[in-house]
Amino acid sequence: MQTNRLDAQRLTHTYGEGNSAAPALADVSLTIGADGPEAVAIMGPSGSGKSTLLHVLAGIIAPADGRIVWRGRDLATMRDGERTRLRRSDFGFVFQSGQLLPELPAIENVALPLMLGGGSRSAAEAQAGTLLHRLGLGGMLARRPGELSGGQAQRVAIARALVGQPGIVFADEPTGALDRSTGDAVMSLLIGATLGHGASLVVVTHDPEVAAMCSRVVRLQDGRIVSDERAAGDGWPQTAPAGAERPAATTPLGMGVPVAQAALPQHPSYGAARAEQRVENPMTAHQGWIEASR
Ligand SMILES: Nc1ncnc2c1ncn2[C@@H]1O[C@H](COP(=O)(O)OP(=O)(O)OP(=O)(O)O)[C@@H](O)[C@H]1O
Repeated sequence: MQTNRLDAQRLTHTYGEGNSAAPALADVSLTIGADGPEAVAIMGPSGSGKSTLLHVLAGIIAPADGRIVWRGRDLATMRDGERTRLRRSDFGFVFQSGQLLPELPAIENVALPLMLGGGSRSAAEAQAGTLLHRLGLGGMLARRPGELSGGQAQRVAIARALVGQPGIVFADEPTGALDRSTGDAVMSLLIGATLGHGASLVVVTHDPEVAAMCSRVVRLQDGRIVSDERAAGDGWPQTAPAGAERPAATTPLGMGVPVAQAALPQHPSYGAARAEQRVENPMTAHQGWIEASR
């Protein structure tokens, strides 16, 4: 079985040339998913290279130097078409906003990647509908993006990122356009659903509360990694959201994010959390997804 492991080795990238050259990445190495799915936050000041790193990891930008190895294959050895197909089949993407096609209803937006991959419309829409139901949007399949709230639109975007069963999901400020409680709910859902599909999540964020929900935080400064921290011991992060309760010792990685009850997804794995008005720890919620996806 292929493991969803991504190796970045000594990545360097500079935009422009000569006097206008802007170094964006310098000697960045990291491995994602070596020990199973993980949620990795990429943090750092504005201009530190976060988005560039995400785009290089995802094979959207070719690094000036260094290698990206996905499931044992160097992306640089692939032809452009093969890399494009790989991005469609193995990688999922969630951006801040504006990624859904405005003229298509939610179900078609989610089905689209499968149809582009050669799937039939009926099979693609059946799969898309199942996923949207799981994400609590069963009543909104026919709505176009303009008829959805920001949080609902991001849940559709999460469904679209996951529908092709990717091995890794890349997200660039996925909650940047949402208010705090909607953003927390969307982030919990993104982590739980991505890990539940057996994929890792790499998320660029400025928000320490978003980073605190992840199992690992990589910090950049001037294009270099200055720290790479995993949640220690029982996983309780240093920067836990204010008001979050420390979980029972049996919880492998514990975070609780208060959210409005209405924002919680309609999914069995969130049942207990719904009763407590608190999103279940996203790092353990994925177990429910695994069971529900079987
Ligand atoms: N297309 C581009 N052309 C030229 N320079 C660029 C381009 N994109 C980014 N840069 C430069 O590369 C550096 C890293 O940019 P990048 O967008 O990766 O940083 P970031 O950490 O994501 O920033 P932010 O948090 O503000 O989004 C910056 O100095 C930026 O000005």
